[in-house]
Amino acid sequence: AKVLAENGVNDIVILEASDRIGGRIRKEDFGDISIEIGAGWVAGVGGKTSNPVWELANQSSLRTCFSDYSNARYNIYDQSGKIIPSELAAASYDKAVNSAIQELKNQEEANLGNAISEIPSSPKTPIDLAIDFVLHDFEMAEVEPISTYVEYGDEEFLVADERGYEFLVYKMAESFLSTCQGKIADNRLQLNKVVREIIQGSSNGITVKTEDGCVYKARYIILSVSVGVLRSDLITFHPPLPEWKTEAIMKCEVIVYTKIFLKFPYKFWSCEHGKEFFLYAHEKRGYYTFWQHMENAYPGSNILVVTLTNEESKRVESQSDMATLKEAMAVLRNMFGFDIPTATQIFVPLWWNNRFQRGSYSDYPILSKHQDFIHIKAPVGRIFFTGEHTNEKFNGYVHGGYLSGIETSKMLLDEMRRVEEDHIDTESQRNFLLEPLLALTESLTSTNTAASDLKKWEDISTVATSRLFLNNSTSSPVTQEAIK
Ligand SMILES: Cc1cc2nc3c(=O)[nH]c(=O)nc-3n(C[C@H](O)[C@H](O)[C@H](O)COP(=O)(O)OP(=O)(O)OC[C@H]3O[C@@H](n4cnc5c(N)ncnc54)[C@H](O)[C@@H]3O)c2cc1C
Repeated sequence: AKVLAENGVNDIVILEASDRIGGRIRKEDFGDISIEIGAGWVAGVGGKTSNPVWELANQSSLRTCFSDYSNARYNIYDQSGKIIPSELAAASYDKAVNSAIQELKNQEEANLGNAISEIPSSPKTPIDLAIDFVLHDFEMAEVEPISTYVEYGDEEFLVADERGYEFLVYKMAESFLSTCQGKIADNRLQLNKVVREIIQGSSNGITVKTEDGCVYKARYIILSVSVGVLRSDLITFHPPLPEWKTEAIMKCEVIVYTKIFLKFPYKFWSCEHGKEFFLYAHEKRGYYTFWQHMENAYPGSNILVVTLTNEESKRVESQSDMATLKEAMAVLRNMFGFDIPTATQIFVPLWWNNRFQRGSYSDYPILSKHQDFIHIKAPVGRIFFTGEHTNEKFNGYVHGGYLSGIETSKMLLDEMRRVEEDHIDTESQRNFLLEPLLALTESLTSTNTAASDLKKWEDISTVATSRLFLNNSTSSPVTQEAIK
């Protein structure tokens, strides 16, 4: 929306289903601090090219804290609280890396129709399962080389700022939406507007219907909902999306990633260098495996975070917070002994059961095809698509969402320019034909009704708006008024 506004397209309206902006960048008050229940890290820092989100963070002096989870695999606790010897952990890690490489080779061979030479053994022991979880669900969630690291550097910084990661989004919004007493007060941003229907007729416009019965008419729309929402039945398209589009949407899977926050009366874990992250080895893969203390980010906060993914996330989302607290405490007591205090507060975010998200971020299968990305991003008529899942290089990241938004709005601006140019061509042809007719009409009548009729035709012409933007002038805001 900012890119459009900067290019003179001001008759826009942003329909947001929830009561806030920021989407998957979201802070909550917890204990005495702000916790990031969605995106937490600026990933991809320290390279030759600067990550645009890192630049935004610097411009806002966002407080961040260097994170290094490469040590996690040397801090593995077994179920009796013993730290697994580092040689054993290293051997298990090497085994898991080799299996992953073999698995990748097998997939490549299978794609080429060749026979598979060796099937890697799957992890079975608690330590192998813990290592496998960290490798696949964290370190190698993407196939090497990871574009984010190659392009922007391989450092990661945890956001530790009371204003939250979302401050960057608010700051961006305030640069083009009007504010009143520090709050966005611009009718181009409409909150609590759940889009349920998108109707693309044979005429030049699009109709959007929201859950509260409002109807919006627009010339174009940019649809920025997550791939989880696209895969759900929240939005109905008339006519239905073409098969190539729905196929691309269904090919892109969704990761559920849940950070559970626990607040304690005091610390009972080690805060030495290299101990920020630790693992728990259990016979069930991903069972409260990945832990982090928040002392580096917020000294004295006495908060631990445990990250669950996919099936474990869904399981925990469907039970009470008390049941989750009980499970987490049992795991912590196995690691640190029975004397540790019970957490006084717990926060379990719901990303899977949030109908405006349906998961945490997109997950493309290994060896996805370039064509799949082209299809997921390609417009369908006047519906343009954007969001992290449409970014081939950086899907799954904040910078993926940010860069895709810029790219899609530029695509739309190009389309509007193209339509404008076509219109100018047809208009000059039309003027050539109409001018003698107009002159004739004027000579026959004493008033210029024909001229004003022609003006009316122009006013409702779908090209009127694009002309405004090309002149870089500002038009009146929100021409797509809600019709109750
Ligand atoms: C738990 C978690 C941890 C993460 N960790 C990191 C991290 O450390 N670093 C990182 O870079 N990235 C991380 N990510 C990913 C990152 O947050 C996302 O890639 C990025 O924020 C997505 O931005 P987006 O604009 O594509 O989508 P969103 O932020 O999801 O925006 C889509 C918007 O559409 C709205 N919407 C949905 N349906 C409708 C509807 N029907 N009508 C109207 N509005 C609708 C939603 O409410 C939302 O505001 C994490 C995500 C999660 C959930």
